[in-house]
Amino acid sequence: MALCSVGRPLLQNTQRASGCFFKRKQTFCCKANVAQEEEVRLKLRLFPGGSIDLQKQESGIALMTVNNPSRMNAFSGSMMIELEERVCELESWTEGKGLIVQGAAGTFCSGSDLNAVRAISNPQDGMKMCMFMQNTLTRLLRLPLISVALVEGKALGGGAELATACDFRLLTSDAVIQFVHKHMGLVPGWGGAARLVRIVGSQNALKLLAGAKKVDPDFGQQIGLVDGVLTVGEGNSLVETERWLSQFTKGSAPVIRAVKKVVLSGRELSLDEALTTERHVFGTVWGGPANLEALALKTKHK
Ligand SMILES: CCC(=O)SCCNC(=O)CCNC(=O)[C@H](O)C(C)(C)COP(=O)(O)OP(=O)(O)OC[C@H]1O[C@@H](n2cnc3c(N)ncnc32)[C@H](O)[C@@H]1OP(=O)(O)O
Repeated sequence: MALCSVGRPLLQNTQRASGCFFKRKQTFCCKANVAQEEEVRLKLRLFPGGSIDLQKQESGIALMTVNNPSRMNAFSGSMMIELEERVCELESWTEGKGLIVQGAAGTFCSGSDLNAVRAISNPQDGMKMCMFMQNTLTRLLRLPLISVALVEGKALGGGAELATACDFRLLTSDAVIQFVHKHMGLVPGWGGAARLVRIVGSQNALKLLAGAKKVDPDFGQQIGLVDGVLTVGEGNSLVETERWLSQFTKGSAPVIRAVKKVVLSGRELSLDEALTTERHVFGTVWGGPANLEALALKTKHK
């Protein structure tokens, strides 16, 4: 099965909405690579355990849970495959507006399952696994949904990378994000370094990666990695996260999805390409139901 359609422009790509709308070549989006991708899946299946659970709610907000509590929600091979499948499912969820990514049992994610890391010792297989996760997390970030990572407990290594694949990060007051890769003799490979530089700038990214520095909520907010702090003990952090996210997901799905698309194209494309995309996306909402309703109501913005 091909993971996603290749190189179709944003507006024509109605089925797999955001996954691969950029025309740039993407390794796992090319038919020629399907066989290679199947080979990676076979290897990943050798490391089972845990699950990635997805609940699509009527509110238009989906809840994705990284679920492997006996290993602090580390990613087994089968979880990597499930993550890709869940992202695929979200790409075709046309009613969706928002996504919350969380870990099970009060902690976010401790990265790759170290048992799998130890077993996949040769660089070729390591690189294939890394490409698979890099592609999946890129697609996660490109979903036409406003996404937020709800970080409780620890987000370590690949878990920190997963948190950067969301638009926003909310932390409970005792939570920590740490790119521990250097301590493991590694660098991020799931796209976490590239995304981190875009979020916090290269100076801060260098400090976090070269120092494997622990990011608590205060420091995270200072550098722009953390968008809000949830108070542990005062209510349910998931309910608080849903409330926080609803300020951005309130309203019509096509408009919210369009907002995400124009911001994404502004972030990832050249100015000319981004302007073209913006025009096309604008055309999808102009004269649409939400626009006509606002005009009929003579909406004022006091
Ligand atoms: C992409 C690159 C990567 O992600 S490389 C992986 C980076 N992650 C790590 O190195 C995490 C290593 N683990 C730790 O530092 C600690 O276990 C953390 C997460 C801080 C939790 O500490 P603590 O609360 O004391 O619990 P614990 O150590 O007893 O752990 C509970 C059980 O979970 C396991 N666990 C934890 N992390 C992983 C992991 N990444 N892969 C596989 N198993 C993991 C621990 O081994 C422990 O298992 P057990 O109860 O001893 O059987």
